[in-house]
Amino acid sequence: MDDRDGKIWMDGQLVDWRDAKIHVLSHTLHYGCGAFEGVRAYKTPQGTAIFRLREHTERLFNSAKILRMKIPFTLEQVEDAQKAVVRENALESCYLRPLTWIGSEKLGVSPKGNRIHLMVAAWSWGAYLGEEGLKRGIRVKTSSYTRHHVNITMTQAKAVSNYTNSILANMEATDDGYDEALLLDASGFVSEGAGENLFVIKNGVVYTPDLSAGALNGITRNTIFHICQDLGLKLVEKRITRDEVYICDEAFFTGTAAEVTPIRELDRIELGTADYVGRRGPITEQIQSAFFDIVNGRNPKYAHWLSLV
Ligand SMILES: Cc1[nH+]cc(COP(=O)(O)O)c(CN[C@@H](CCC(=O)O)C(=O)O)c1O
Repeated sequence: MDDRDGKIWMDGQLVDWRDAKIHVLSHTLHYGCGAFEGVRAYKTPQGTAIFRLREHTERLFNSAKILRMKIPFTLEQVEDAQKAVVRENALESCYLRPLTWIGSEKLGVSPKGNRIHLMVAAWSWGAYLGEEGLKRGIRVKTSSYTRHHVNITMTQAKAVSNYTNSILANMEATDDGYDEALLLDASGFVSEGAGENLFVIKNGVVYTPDLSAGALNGITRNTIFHICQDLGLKLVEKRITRDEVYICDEAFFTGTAAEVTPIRELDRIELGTADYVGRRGPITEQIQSAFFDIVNGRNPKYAHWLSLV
């Protein structure tokens, strides 16, 4: 991705994409202490708008706080940077990647005295798990890797270092012919996907793992909470076992990149009941449709979630 045209916001300046480089002795590159966000902008009738910009930017600052990193910009400056990158690159809909990292002044485990940097890049990114996946659902494998214990890594921080676990789980699953991995927590309860939160539906009730299972507090997850309320669907956060997923009526992943992606199969067990086994379920379709209405600016109730660039 380093050969593209366009601009990247880097420490307060818009620089050419190809010049947005860092030193190989940057602390985060060696030790993994950094934080990032995944944000999407959508083409709405009012113009291109970033979805839940404030929530994503607040989470970036909270991730940095958890990691004892002080971002040298205000929240408003970082919000403006994200808008500038979308505008400057004339992107109608896109995926944004803010990242804060520790610089190269010195190495050694302690980063004290190193400068904290921030960049924002943006690029066009379609269906994260494929267009067919959005419609028909994807095939998921329960990972042999365990999700983070909540006091081994900081699971409420969207921390760079947390993603080696995700990378290994995703690679194992795709090497085995699946589309994505589902990870269990240290006690064997369902946590989340390698890059997504999980929802299951049973007898018309929507369930999702409570955050004690080590899942990231997803902004899309929160959006689904609002959608379930709007649709009159009961939503329950609870501990979920892998076999509860096997016997659910419907299941789906959520994430900024994944949006709302139905799961049609877990561990070669087709999910769903007789009349729609192994494909997107009816309630999932309702939720997915409501989600895309919101992010594309077709639901005025959530206009405040869309920040025009
Ligand atoms: C581990 C994890 N859990 C849940 C979520 C959903 O969070 P939210 O986006 O706030 O609803 C994400 C986002 N995954 C991001 C990274 C994807 C990537 O491949 O990089 C994303 O969806 O942008 C995760 O990485």
